[in-house]
Amino acid sequence: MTHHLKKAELHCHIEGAAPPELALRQARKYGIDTGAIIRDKTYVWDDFTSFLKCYDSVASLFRTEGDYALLAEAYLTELAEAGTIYSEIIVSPDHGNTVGLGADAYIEGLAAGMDAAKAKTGIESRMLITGIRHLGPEAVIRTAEYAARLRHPLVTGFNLAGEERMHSVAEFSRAFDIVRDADLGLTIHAGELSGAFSVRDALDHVRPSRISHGVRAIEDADLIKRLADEGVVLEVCPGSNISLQVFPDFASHPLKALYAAGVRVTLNSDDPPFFHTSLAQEYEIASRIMGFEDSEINGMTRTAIEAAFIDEATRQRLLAAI
Ligand SMILES: Nc1ncnc2[nH]cnc12
Ligand SMILES: [Zn+2]
Repeated sequence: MTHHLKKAELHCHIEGAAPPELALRQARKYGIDTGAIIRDKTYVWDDFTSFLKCYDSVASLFRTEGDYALLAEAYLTELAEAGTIYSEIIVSPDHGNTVGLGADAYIEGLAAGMDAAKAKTGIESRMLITGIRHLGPEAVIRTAEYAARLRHPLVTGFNLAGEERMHSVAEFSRAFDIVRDADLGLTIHAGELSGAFSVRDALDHVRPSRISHGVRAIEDADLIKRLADEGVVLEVCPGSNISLQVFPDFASHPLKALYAAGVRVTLNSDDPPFFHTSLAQEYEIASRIMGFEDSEINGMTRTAIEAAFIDEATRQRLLAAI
């Protein structure tokens, strides 16, 4: 039982956190037919490509600052009710631009929701701006330039998400140089859809302190040792990995093996309702299915706070709360 444990997560895409019920309300508000993306209050997709398509359609149902404030407040409030003290949400100004809202209003809407959730529940949260890999290196550089000049107190990091099988990591090193120079924390989706080479490329070309997923490092013993030696933190999302069939079942998921090898790992929900999960459920999976002790799970929560893109005073306050 993990419901009594304090929780923290470093990896949840905010549009991917919209429950189908909320997406349906948004669709009614804007007169949009959701028949192709929601059936029986469940998102409809069957592989990573159709998942991304469904994700983009759901994102297009959020169109105003108020819509984004509502989404962030609802998600973070639910997390806090499950004992979560810290959350980093992955946000995509490209989605704000696509719906005509604009990047600034998109960020301000989310920030208002984060502030409201904190006022209500005390939950601390930050935003990581993400580039979208399948839009290509030029688009990601523009997003990185935006992130670098924004200087919003709640925007503390940069990620690269999207279709990992498109482009090489090296093509994005310029984008990461821009955000590194702006003192943003760095993480990158790697070793989810592509193999160990993708994690190695990420370490070589981006030099991030964390990797989003990274679980396919399990394919390469030297790489596992490198991750452990360098203290790189993996944002592991077991439910997402099983749902997307990165591994066939929890018994073959590498979280335990990575942990045993000394890799610093954390528990995360990724896109919870798309993958029929929640952060609370990921904690339960770690405990009941993977057999981690409560003390080990607390260690992962501690690792998340240690690796969080936050100021030191906030880090110490959160560590003391675990
Ligand atoms: N699991 C995932 N991998 C890559 N990009 C994503 N965008 C939203 N969810 C994602
Ligand atoms: Zn992700």
